Amino acid sequence: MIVLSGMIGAGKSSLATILAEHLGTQAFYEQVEDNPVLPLFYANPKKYAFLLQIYFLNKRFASIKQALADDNNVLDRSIYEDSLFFHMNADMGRATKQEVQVYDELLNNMMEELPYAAHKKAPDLLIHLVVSYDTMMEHIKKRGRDYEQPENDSSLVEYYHNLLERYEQWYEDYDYSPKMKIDCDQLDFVEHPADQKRVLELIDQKLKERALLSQSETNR
Ligand SMILES: Nc1ncnc2c1ncn2[C@@H]1O[C@H](COP(=O)(O)OP(=O)(O)O)[C@@H](O)[C@H]1O
Ligand SMILES: Nc1nc2c(ncn2[C@H]2C[C@H](O)[C@@H](COP(=O)(O)O)O2)c(=O)[nH]1
Repeated sequence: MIVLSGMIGAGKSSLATILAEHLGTQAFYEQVEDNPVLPLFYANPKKYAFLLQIYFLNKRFASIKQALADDNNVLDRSIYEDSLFFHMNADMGRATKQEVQVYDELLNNMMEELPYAAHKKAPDLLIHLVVSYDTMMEHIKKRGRDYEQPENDSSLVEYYHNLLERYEQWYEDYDYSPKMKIDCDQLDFVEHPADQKRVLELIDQKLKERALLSQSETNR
């Protein structure tokens, strides 16, 4: 299982589609458009931060179990980032200490069950998409989800800056699996075919190093 990580709008879903097609595997997407709690969270974070987290945890866990069934399936966000989101929201006063404790314990318990469910606990590779604030805002505008637009809620500017800052440290500390970074300010794999080719080459190379891709597959 290959897992993509990165900020809101970094390009995870887009790369998941491109990469799964390239590898002939399946992409598993985060539950967003049909997530009934997400708009409630953005309208009233203090009331809904905990519920949203439980919602994501439940859905993400189900996706991981499915994605682990075959090699090189692609998951468009890691379960480890959920905790980053929730702890930041808790530090902003949007969850109580007790909610954080319940969440952390539940997450640990569920992660311990994974090896029995699917023989593997961690991803084979984490691919982290790095974006600057300006690039992520371009993507968020382009995608156009109302509740993510700072024009509709100016507090999102600080929220996004804080998340970006925490993501840097999160990636440095991440050690559950091999990892690699892609600079999405420099490599635009959606609009520029040459950049897409380069990104896929970088990923193939990393998969080959990890013996997750055979030589004949890398020559495709
Ligand atoms: N490298 C890129 N260049 C241009 N547009 C991009 C790029 N990556 C993503 N986008 C666009 O930005 C929006 C958010 O991308 P998405 O893949 O949904 O991000 P994520 O899953 O990380 O939130 C989409 O409209 C997508 O087409
Ligand atoms: N509070 C949280 N919000 C989360 C979490 N995971 C995702 N999200 C939000 C952020 C975006 O608005 C939306 C989809 O994320 P993308 O990066 O795929 O655009 O959901 C979370 O764990 N907590």
